[in-house]
Amino acid sequence: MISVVATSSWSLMWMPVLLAAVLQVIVVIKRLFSPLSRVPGPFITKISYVPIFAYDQRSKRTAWIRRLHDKYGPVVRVSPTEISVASATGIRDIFAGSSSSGGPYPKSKTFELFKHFGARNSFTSITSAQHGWRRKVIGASYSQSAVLAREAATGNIWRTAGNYIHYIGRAGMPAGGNSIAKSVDIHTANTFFAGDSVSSYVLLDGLQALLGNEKHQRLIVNTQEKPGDVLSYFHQEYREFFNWLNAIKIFVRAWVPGLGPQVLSERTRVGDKDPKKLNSVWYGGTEYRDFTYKSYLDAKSELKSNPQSLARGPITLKLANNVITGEQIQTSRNPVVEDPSMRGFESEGNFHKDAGAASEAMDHLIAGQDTTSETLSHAFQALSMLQNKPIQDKLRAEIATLNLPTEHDQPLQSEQLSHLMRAPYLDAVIKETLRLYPPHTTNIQRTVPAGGRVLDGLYLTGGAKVGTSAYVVHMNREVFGPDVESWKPERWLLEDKDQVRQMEQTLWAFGSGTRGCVGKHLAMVEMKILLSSLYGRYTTIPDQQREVPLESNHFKFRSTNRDYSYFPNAGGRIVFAEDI
Ligand code: HEM
Repeated sequence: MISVVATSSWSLMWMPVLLAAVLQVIVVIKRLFSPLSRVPGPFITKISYVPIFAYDQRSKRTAWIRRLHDKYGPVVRVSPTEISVASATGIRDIFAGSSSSGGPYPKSKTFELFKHFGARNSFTSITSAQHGWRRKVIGASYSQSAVLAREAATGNIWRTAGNYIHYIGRAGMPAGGNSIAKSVDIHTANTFFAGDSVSSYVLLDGLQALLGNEKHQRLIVNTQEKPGDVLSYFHQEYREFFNWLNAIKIFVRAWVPGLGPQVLSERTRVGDKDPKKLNSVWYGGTEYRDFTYKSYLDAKSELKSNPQSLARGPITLKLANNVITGEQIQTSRNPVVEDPSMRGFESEGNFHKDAGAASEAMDHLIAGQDTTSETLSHAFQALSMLQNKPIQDKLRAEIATLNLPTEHDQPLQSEQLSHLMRAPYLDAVIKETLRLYPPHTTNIQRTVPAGGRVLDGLYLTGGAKVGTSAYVVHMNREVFGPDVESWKPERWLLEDKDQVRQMEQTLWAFGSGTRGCVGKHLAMVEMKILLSSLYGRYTTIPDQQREVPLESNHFKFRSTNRDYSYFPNAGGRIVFAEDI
């Protein structure tokens, strides 16, 4: 009797294990026969997420994907449900959408990590329907002509570059016994510059971190990634994997005596609607979010009391204009959209609520900060290397021909700005930096639309993830030459115009298609203004005297791994010596 009871409770205990094993075998068989298993790639990636997760976890995911492309070609399988694409035709189909592909592919759910105040913005829009009107609200304000016109009218970025020069004088440490040379923690300075510049474009009043405003410095520094944020990323990116781990954990808790059943709580994510979870610190932190929400409401009040202020340009005014128009339509018996720039939106009810408008503004502040500052940090680093001295000299010689003013109190005139934007060597320096050190190095993902698609002759099932890495694309030797690993601005100035055109078409740092970077012209203006202001005045070398040498931490990490974790550590130092 006792042995019957013992046997049946024993088999009861192992039944779920057996069930789990059978389910796992079914999943593996399904994966082996999935159309994705016919995409070139290592056998293990047909059935397991372990390799991609392990590389990602060690920040080596992109370097691994590059090796897979070298071995298997332009389309490779990186996990049972994810494909990486580096061919020109494949990228066009996914991101721009050819007639055969039926439009651009929707974004993957990972982007929802960037929602703020529980509300979607352009960047987190998954489908074209969610995205199209949001982009229309802001798109024209970021065109190259709009950015240049606003800079000529306000001089905001030029003035911010002047503040950088003051910052070097104030925050820089004396270097090498030379009283006029200053050693500066370059990435912190660049982050303040990019944060001040983008906020002056988005908010009524920009931040003034470079001038020493401590609260503003804290807002900017707090947007940088923390260990908990990395965990959120993993939870979102590897949902299947974590669901599976959770299932095992729940099962173990239920069956192991003493542990007791417990349903694991989901990690806090900014995208969640639960107000308590909105206090998460991911990207922006609570303080920066509160600040941005309030700044947006200030812009809305300003626009209500003075409709003419719309012409001043900050993005929060554009967003508030959309919200106010929507509110008027909702409350009016005979709705008429008076503002021509908002016509067409009413047919679909495409108006932001306050939270959506503030979420859009918050996203721009974040999207425009680390990307631009990191590119600048790499440009300073590359230009300062002793072996690149001839490049720095050539850049300084070109800047001298631009005859830019030494003072930063008055805006540059339109003509000066347009000369600056066309300066070929400066342009080559920035393009080459974006090529070798693209801030978004990891695969930018999309989802194969329902029903599946044929891509480069391979059938991909609906729901699979596809993605492209700018870093992998930029390592194409056929396009960029055999020396792709070297930082060499001269490659953009070759005599062979066809090759240069092909390189320009291949450069993918800002993405492509309707979802490509809306802020790219703003970023280019910022970078050109800063580099010309500083190299018109200083020469730079790495600071080898300091305990944190330039090549350490972030820079070393970035130049070897280059992964999702594109938030660098501060610490790398550059010595600025005034050329007097
Ligand atoms: C060097 C600087 C920058 C780089 C390399 C960069 C790169 C990118 C890339 C690759 C995307 C496309 C993501 C995708 O396709 O899923 C993107 C989107 C975006 N970027 Fe930038 N970015 C930079 C600066 C800026 C700036 C200054 C802003 C300021 C507003 C900005 C705002 C945005 C926004 C709002 C989106 C989403 C666009 C949409 O989905 O409609 N970026 N950026």
